[in-house]
Amino acid sequence: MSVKKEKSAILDQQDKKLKEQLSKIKHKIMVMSGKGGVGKSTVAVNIAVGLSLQDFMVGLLDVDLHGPSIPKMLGARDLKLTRRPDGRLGAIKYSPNLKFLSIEPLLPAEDSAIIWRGPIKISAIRQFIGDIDWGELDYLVIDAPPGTGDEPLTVAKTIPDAYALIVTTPQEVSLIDVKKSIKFCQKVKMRILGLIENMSGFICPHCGKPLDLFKRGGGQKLAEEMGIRFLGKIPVDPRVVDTGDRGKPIVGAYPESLTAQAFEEVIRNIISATEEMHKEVLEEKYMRIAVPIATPQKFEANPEKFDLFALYDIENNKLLVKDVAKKPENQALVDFLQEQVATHILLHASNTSVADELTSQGIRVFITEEIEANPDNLIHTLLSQRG
Ligand SMILES: Nc1ncnc2c1ncn2[C@@H]1O[C@H](COP(=O)(O)OP(=O)(O)OP(=O)(O)O)[C@@H](O)[C@H]1O
Repeated sequence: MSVKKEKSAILDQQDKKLKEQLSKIKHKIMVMSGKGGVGKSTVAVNIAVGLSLQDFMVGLLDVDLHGPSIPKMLGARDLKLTRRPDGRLGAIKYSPNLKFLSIEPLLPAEDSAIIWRGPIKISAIRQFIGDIDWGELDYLVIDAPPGTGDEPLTVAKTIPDAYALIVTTPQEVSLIDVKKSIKFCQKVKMRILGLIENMSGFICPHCGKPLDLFKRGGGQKLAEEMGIRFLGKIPVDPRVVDTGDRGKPIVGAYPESLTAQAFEEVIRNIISATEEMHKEVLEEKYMRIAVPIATPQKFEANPEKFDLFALYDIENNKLLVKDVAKKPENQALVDFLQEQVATHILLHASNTSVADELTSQGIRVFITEEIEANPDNLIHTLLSQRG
């Protein structure tokens, strides 16, 4: 076998393992923020621990390859990866319901500064998900580094059905970054679960009562403006730092505190938002319909020429966004559609074998008799027939 063929066989095998693993995880949530220091890792850890305390099976993945902080926040720096009877490595077990993985246990020394180049980062993240056994999970919470660089992009590509959870603080500068994160999600076609405002108000260390020292509520206003869910506010609480440093997340350490209760409300909202988004896909309230096109104005009915697609995001029978994507020459149609997170495809009535194959892979098919049509008109007709 040539080196090129061997490499592509390895990648195919890795892809297969990745898909198998991802199919066992019900909801995937990437926690992201436009800038550093807004408490993204703190939020990711408390959400993961909080969900696991409610009996969900949870995985927590730290993909911040430059500054991993999850093992410290969990107080689990000594825990090691486990080896399964079949030889595969398993994620680190923190509690019966929570597993985690971070680059830190794999590093030789605590303060090892590693320089990762783009392609290495990408393959490390793919291995974290595909090569490590996570088992069946209700939630995988992924702590991505701040910004919109390689890591969030790799997660978006590797886990196309992950939802983005954006963390911000009430300050104007952070709110500007939220808009950048929203744009990033639209570009990579990642659905947004919602926004959390961290460090919102202050819990007095003496009386434990909330004080409005700083401006707050900007996140909620922005979420309304941008049409995304607002999942809740977490106050500034000195015990968050203390519990983070001691490796006992506040939701477990002080469950009665106002801050832990604020996290609990956020978690309740996350549970209902994820269920709602899952249901929207099942009930076809949310659809991403792929339409094969010859040119942006012309529908393509010949499956041999399926290489360009218009993608329409539909919510409650209304068109939200349209995009155009090109299928790489060697990529199978089903793989392309899954990567684009297409839920449906619109095909010409003559494309029966393609339709059967895609249906068997979970992509739903709409059929049209039209041939020389404008794809936008086909979508409008489809929506008016359904509405
Ligand atoms: N609600 C809060 N109240 C008080 N301190 C907080 C709160 N949230 C986070 N912090 C503290 O702020 C600091 C930064 O938090 P954290 O590491 O979670 O941020 P981050 O956004 O993940 O940062 P980076 O992306 O740079 O890793 C930590 O010391 C953490 O304990």
